[in-house]
Parts: sequence; structure tokens; C-alpha cells
Amino acid sequence: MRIAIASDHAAFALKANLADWLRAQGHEVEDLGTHNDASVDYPDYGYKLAEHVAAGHAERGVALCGTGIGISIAVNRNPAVRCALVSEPFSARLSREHNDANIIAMGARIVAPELAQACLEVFLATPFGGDRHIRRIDKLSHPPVSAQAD
Ligand SMILES: O=C(CO)[C@H](O)[C@H](O)COP(=O)(O)O
Repeated sequence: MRIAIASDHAAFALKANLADWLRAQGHEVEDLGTHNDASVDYPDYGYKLAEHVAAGHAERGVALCGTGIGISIAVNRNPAVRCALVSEPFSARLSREHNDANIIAMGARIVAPELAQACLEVFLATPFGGDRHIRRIDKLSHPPVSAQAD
């Protein structure tokens, strides 16, 4: 699978670890930076990753920062992608089955590399469940001008 990966300085080491692990699994990995541990701003890398996946240059994306929170917010500003912030494999699986997430976000200050690998493995292996979830995914793509829930 073609996978793009991006992080800020706080997750630079985790990004290197996961990129190596993905390549060892036979995936084609594009590293969108950052390329060292000098301080940078996570939105820059989140926007770049989202644009890359939305353009079809990669089938899946991996977004990393200290907590995963900031970069996942940045990625989800792009309406053409769905990014799930996870810290354990069960959420990683459901992010695919229910949400058809195409980008996974994790925090290097939250999850150890082995756990991040386990989350990523499940994320890449799990198909979208379809059925009722299609209707809900579609609603995410078309937010209402004014909310209408009971
Ligand atoms: O987790 C993050 C955003 O959600 C960032 O990685 C974190 O805020 C960077 O912090 P610092 O500049 O103190 O290294």
C-alpha cells in the first residue's frame, strides 16, 4: 500500500520507527517531514499530509505529534479526508470499520513504538464495514448549514 507519514519534532523519532516498520512490511512509504527534531509547527505537516492523501498520492496517511491531538485537528480541517486519533488497537479497528478513516493520528508522548505499530497494523488491515456507516460517512461530507438533531 502507498502510505504517507508526517510529524512534528515531538514525534520525529516515532515517525522514523514507523516508516522503517512499514517498509519492512512491504509498504511504499512517503515521508513528508519533519526531517529532524528541530521545533516546528504541527499544522504545517497536518495540512501537507491531508492534501497529499486527498489528492490520491497515498491510500492512507499517518499523522504524528506529541499527543496526536494538534495534528489530527489540522488534518481534519481538510474535508476530503477522515483522520482518527487513536491510542489502542480497538479504536484503530473501529476507525476503519465504522468511520472509514484514511488517516491515523497518534501521539509520540502517549503511545510507545510497539503499541503504535500494533495500532497501525490493525488500521491497515481492517476494511470499511459499509452498510449503515455509509449514510453517516456521507453526512460527514455534507455538514448542514444549521444542525437538525432532536
Ligand atoms: O502534541 C502536540 C500538539 O498537539 C505538539 O507535538 C506539542 O504541542 C509540541 O510541544 P513542544 O513545542 O513543547 O515540543
